[in-house]
Amino acid sequence: MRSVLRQKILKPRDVAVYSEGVNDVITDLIKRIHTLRSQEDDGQTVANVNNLFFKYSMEGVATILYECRLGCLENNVPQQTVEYIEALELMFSMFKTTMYAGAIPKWLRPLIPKPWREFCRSWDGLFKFSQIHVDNKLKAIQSQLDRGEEVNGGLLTHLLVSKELTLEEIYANMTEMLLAGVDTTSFTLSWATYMLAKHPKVQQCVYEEIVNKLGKDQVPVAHDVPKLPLIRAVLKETLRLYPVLPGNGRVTQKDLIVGGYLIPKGTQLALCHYATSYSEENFSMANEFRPERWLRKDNFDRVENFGSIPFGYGIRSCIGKRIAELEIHLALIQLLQNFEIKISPKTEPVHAKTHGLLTPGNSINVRFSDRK
Ligand code: HEM
Repeated sequence: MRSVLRQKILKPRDVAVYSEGVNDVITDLIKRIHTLRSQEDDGQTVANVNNLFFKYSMEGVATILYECRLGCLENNVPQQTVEYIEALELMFSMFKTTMYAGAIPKWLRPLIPKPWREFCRSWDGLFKFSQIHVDNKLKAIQSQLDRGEEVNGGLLTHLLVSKELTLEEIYANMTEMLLAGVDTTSFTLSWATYMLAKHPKVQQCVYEEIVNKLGKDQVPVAHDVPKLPLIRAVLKETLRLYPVLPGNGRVTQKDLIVGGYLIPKGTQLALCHYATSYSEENFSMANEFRPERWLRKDNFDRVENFGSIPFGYGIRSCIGKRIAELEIHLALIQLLQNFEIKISPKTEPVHAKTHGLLTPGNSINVRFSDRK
């Protein structure tokens, strides 16, 4: 799968082509913010902003993966999409149970049927959704071919036309990518918004950089992002403080000596990069939100720091990293062009909690005030 997707989503320039589609989704996100805040007494607050970013992330990633719109940001979300969201919620609400369910041996399943049944029900719901969208695309391609037209398109079209993967493999991988690409992106956007709201001076600097380098009204595309090092630094610093996957693991493939200790081949290693991200040895003033720590001093400065590897590293690192970055950078730029983001008095201090993923422990409520 990785080798098939290599040319399509693994580099920033590969995903740049999706800017236009993502920007259409951002237009809807901003409309939705106007609608939601108009329903509040102060006309500015969006309560539990993660609900909104969940819908944005789902719409954004589906635009790229399935080359279609789902209607997540509409006032009336289509039934099919509602059912998918319910299946996803079931998956996550049963996260621990379903994780164990996957490991329950076959002979034990009839004796404790519920976890396995729920496990299958949630996955069937997710898989069905992918199948519907993949099949729709397949039909559309077939009709184009029947009319003798040339078939061009994005990721799914490429997978279906190139036939490098079987249809089953495409269903399965699309299901996995959609699942992996929604909460991860939405939690990160929620934390970034919360951090910007809590740090108005940082927010002002980022806003000024956007206005100076891009303009107040120009819609950004992927190629603009390198001109805006602060927006990239905001994302890196957010993921340092709130890595959605707080831990990771690997099995050693050969004997290793690390720090004077022999780790034999086949050892299962757990890496808690949440801990390394907060270690003063790796980051000075580690508890503070300081995006500027990620700014390069010159062209040779790499500012890499293995204390924070929120997308993992190496051959099994996150395959959707460039998609997530595109969705988050473009959304943050446009949000800041349009609004000043402030903490709502309704928000209690928000701490992270682990629920499989690292999630906001309570609702993040923010005010989106129009920029003058
Ligand atoms: C801020 C957003 C995201 C974060 C922080 C994140 C983080 C991660 C991490 C830590 C891993 C494990 C990597 C490793 O073991 O080294 C991973 C794997 C994965 N991610 Fe992401 N991810 C994000 C967004 C996405 C998106 C948008 C997609 C899909 C479009 C995606 C698809 C995947 C897939 C398919 C894997 C499994 C890769 C494999 O096993 O080869 N992720 N992600």
